[in-house]
Amino acid sequence: MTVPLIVAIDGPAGSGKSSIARAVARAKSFAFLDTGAAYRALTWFALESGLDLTDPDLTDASILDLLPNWEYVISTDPDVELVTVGGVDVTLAIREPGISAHVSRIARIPAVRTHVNDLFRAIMFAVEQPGVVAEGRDITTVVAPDAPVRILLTASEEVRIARRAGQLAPAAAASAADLVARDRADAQVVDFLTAADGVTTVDSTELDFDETVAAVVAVVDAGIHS
Ligand SMILES: Nc1ncnc2c1ncn2[C@@H]1O[C@H](COP(=O)(O)OP(=O)(O)O)[C@@H](O)[C@H]1O
Ligand SMILES: Nc1ccn([C@@H]2O[C@H](COP(=O)(O)OP(=O)(O)O)[C@@H](O)[C@H]2O)c(=O)n1
Repeated sequence: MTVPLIVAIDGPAGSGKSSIARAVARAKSFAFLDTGAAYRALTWFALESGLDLTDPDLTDASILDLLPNWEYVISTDPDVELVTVGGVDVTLAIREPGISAHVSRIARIPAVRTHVNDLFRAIMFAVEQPGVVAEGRDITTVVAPDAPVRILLTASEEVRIARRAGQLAPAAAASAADLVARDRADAQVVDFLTAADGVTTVDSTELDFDETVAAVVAVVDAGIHS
């Protein structure tokens, strides 16, 4: 078994991580791993299981109890967007604002992070392609700190809110600004706002989609050939 080349991409909400990383994976014929989908899918499962994630008395243990029954599967084909939990297709459901609003409660639990990080590494090392583009908040620092290519994808807050609003149904577009509060909560757990040593920053504020993909591909190619 050959070890795939890992391209690690982190960044705040709405910076373009999943869409850009997916396009880069396609361009390089690599696999693609959206790690945020796991936190979202566990949040979906917790709500489906009847947990009240707004309850201040809810214990971390009651969330950890769910893990043995959380049957999570994600496609790593950049052309197939599919996430299932226990065989149920949750691909669209996990993008709803009702999931985004609660996901930080789940993501702040250290034992949850350890569990999903082990899962991410297993998924990455099992891909058949020569490489895998993995994106999230702590891929460059915790999940794959030794990856040969590590990128922090950023964009101004204003641009990120506008891009997220464009993705949501009109009735939900106002909730795009919620990403600021989510970033604040998430940043208390992992630092994805500043580039760690050896991590290349790509700021897409002034770049359109294709220009951003080209900028990231250039960093990937430089990393592969260095
Ligand atoms: N450089 C860019 N220019 C214009 N739109 C972009 C750019 N990068 C990403 N987008 C768009 O912004 C939205 C948010 O991107 P997404 O990949 O969901 O971000 P993230 O995964 O970081 O939350 C998507 O609709 C995406 O197509
Ligand atoms: N590597 C990661 C990826 C996501 N997450 C958590 O999962 C949530 C959803 O991640 P996401 O990447 O789908 O979110 P967006 O940036 O796409 O809005 C984040 O708000 C974090 O709470 C994390 O903690 N670590």
